[in-house]
Amino acid sequence: MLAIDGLYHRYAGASAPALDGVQLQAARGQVLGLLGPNGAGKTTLISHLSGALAPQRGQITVDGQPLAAVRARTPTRIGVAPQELAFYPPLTVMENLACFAAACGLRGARRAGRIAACLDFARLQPFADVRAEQLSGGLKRRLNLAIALLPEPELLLLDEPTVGVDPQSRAFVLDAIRALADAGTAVIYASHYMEEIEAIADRVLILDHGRVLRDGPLDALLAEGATVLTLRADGLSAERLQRWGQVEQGPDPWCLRLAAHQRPSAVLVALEAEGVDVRQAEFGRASLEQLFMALTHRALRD
Ligand SMILES: Nc1ncnc2c1ncn2[C@@H]1O[C@H](COP(=O)(O)OP(=O)(O)OP(=O)(O)O)[C@@H](O)[C@H]1O
Repeated sequence: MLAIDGLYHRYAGASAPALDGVQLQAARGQVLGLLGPNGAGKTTLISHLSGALAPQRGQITVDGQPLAAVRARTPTRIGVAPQELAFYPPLTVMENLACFAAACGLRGARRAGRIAACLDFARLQPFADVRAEQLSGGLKRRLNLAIALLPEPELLLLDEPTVGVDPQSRAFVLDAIRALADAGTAVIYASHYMEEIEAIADRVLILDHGRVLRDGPLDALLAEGATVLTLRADGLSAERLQRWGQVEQGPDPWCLRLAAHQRPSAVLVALEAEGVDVRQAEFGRASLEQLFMALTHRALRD
């Protein structure tokens, strides 16, 4: 549905580009997880999709048409729930929804229907008459989401939608987003929380310094780390482990990327024979976090 090709952006006066040849595709019915550490370029990318920035180089198309033309014809095809809360604090939940429904051109019965549907979807009915500024952090996020959904966008952009949200609201927001994708919406979900991306994304794109480091189905990315043996043990050293592969991290836990044809069982048997006390061993799918750290050499939050 959405295709980005060679997108480049350098802010005035910046020494390096914020986006440098970004390539991505988002499909209807799928959640694309966008992962990147601070300053990776996520917000700059989303700003292009929301129309706040125009491409300096590269192309963005929606179903083959240039994004700018699509936005000019049907501005509501793309919905954005920005990182900052975007509503009027002194107005009630209902007044905010009515105001934004009018702003996106909804009229009459359709307007009433969409307001009711979004209120229902975000489970905000009990708070319809509460002023937005009096809502909890989680409810504010849900109002942000409800507003973005008013025009029934085909593509929904979510920039850190669960920041500052309590666990219950977070679970609700994630379920709601998954349900939207299952109903056919294309979703781009930017987050620092890798466990959220692992929970709901079909595809993951890892961005750093404005470049795409990896883009692929979640399962394929996780399988990349399948040759790493993670060990917690007393009496281990990097020198001892190097016989079987490359030591990527340690101690506690040690992460050993096994060389071709090395089996984790052989490592464990040999260590036991040498008197090493292995307390915990893991092998198989890596977490997204391990893959991310291996690719970027840094944590998501600096
Ligand atoms: N208005 C601006 N003027 C100059 N440089 C900017 C501007 N906005 C962002 N940048 C720079 O562009 C790069 C990408 O920033 P961006 O905000 O897109 O990253 P991000 O991945 O969204 O980061 P975060 O997770 O911290 O929100 C950073 O180096 C940032 O300092």
